Amino acid sequence: MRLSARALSGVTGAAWRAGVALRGQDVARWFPGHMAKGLKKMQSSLTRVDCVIEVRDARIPLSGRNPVFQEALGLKPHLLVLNKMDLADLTERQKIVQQLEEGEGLRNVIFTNCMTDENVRQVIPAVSQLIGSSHRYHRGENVDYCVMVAGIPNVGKSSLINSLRRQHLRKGKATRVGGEPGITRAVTSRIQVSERPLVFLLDTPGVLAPRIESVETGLKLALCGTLLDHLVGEETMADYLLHTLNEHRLLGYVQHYGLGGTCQDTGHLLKSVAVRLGKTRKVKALTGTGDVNVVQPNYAAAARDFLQAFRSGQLGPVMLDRDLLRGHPPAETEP
Ligand SMILES: Nc1nc2c(ncn2[C@@H]2O[C@H](COP(=O)(O)OP(=O)(O)OP(=O)(O)O)[C@@H](O)[C@H]2O)c(=O)[nH]1
Repeated sequence: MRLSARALSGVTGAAWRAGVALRGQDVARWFPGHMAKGLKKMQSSLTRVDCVIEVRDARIPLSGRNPVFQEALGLKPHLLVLNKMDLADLTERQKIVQQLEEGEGLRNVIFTNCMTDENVRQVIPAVSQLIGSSHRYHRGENVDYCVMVAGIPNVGKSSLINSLRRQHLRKGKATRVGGEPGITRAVTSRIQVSERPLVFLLDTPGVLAPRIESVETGLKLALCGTLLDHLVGEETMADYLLHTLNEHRLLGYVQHYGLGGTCQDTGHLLKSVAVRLGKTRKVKALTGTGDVNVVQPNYAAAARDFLQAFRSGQLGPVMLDRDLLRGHPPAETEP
């Protein structure tokens, strides 16, 4: 996965404007050991697995896929859970379901919110049905079901497991949850989530595709918190976010930050946000008579606040894959 400056210039003619720089960083370096190791362990655990639940962020139902899963885990019955539905604009829900089926052959899709447990009760019956209608290699004699939960980082895999336990066992957390990607670092031992049928889940570390297919996809993943922010750059992400919100006519940020109107310029927006939130910083400036301290808007802090407001849903629900649903493929990155 590489999001380089050259790749960015490749999107000049694409859906979003040119001129954004991704710090020239090789984001591929953030494929830490635990991901490679995790994927290997997931493959070796497959013999004891009856079904795979793939979890994606509902805001990126198409670009949030990791093609490696299809190859590595593809032979098992597959349920797709589109989580964080509370943050997603699902006006085009039918189109999403249709494209998942036509493009990836995914016929079993459930939208969930693991914070409120919405629709989570549909998961175990769907899993039971899938396993019931499949051949359980090596495991035909076992009465319990073993299900692997897979997905890219930070989509809510652990939250789903905890939510299932709340729903079916009235029990609390069994696995750690966190707002940053990379909280789960190894395939866990079996966690019981239901009594009847007897279902155990394996939590797994979030695994990213080794190569992100386009810069725009990388930015979408970053906005959804699946890449560490500092690898992409918060101001770059804020720039893409502002562009997307304006393009989708999601203008909640205007009211949220008490602005006079919409804003096309990210620098201008971040300056207004910084001033409004009192986020300034002192920098030393060299003058003819020596150093003086100058107070400047803290753009980085303002960008962080903007991203945080978006991620917590305060700017309204969004469908970041709207372009793909409408048939506009992203420009490819260099290999
Ligand atoms: N709004 C919203 N937030 C959610 C939902 N599900 C999970 N979250 C939040 O998303 C963040 C990531 O959740 P986790 O369950 O740790 O995600 P994970 O996929 O296990 O993460 P990794 O361990 O990084 O692979 C946490 O801050 C959760 O509280 C949801 O349905 N809606």
